[in-house]
Amino acid sequence: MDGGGVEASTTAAWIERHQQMYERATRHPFTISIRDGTIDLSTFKRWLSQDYLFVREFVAFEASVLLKCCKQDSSDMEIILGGVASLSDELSWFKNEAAKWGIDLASVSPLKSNMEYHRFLRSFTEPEVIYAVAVTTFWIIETVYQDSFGFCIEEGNKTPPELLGTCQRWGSAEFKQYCQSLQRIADRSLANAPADAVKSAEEAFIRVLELEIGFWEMSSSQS
Ligand SMILES: Cc1ncc(CN)c(N)n1
Repeated sequence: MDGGGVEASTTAAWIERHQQMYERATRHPFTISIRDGTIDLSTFKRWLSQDYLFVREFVAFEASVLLKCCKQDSSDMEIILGGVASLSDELSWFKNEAAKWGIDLASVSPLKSNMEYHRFLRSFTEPEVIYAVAVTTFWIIETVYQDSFGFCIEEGNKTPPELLGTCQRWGSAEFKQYCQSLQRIADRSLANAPADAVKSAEEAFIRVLELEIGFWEMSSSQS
């Protein structure tokens, strides 16, 4: 405890408080259609191309979280560094998948919702954004994917076999553990943060949910 009067599990409380929006982000018709096998493959390909561009942008975001972490001499460094290091593999994975699906990544441009998300991510590279806010944002971005794709491989799924690799990437037990580590880091950082930073982190949490919903919508409809 803390400057902001924050309990240990602030992030869990936020998921409960914003449950409806959390559900809209993690049980979106796009991922539900993967799970029930009704996905239109052209929407999947759009998502894949757009997410490749997102992840390229995410590299700079994660690097900025790492930098903030290092500046405050934190023991969280190894977890965050692991996340940064895994992005190299992730970009290779996107390139392989794109080749499998006949997508030319060089000719893809970001759609509106993706660009909006890029702008949001870039705002975190400012030194004024404090670590607790940045790491909490990092946690919820990863968690939306973990929860969404994890559901696609839970019991009863009819996920097409050619999409199982995608779902495993973010839905695996290993990725879940990584998200849980980030959640513990976020909770501990928030517990030591001033009240105004906790408020900013909650606003960023809500904004991520909106942006993630927008990203699924964009993938479904090219908006
Ligand atoms: C839009 C989005 N959100 C989250 C993730 C998981 N890093 C992602 N790849 N793309």
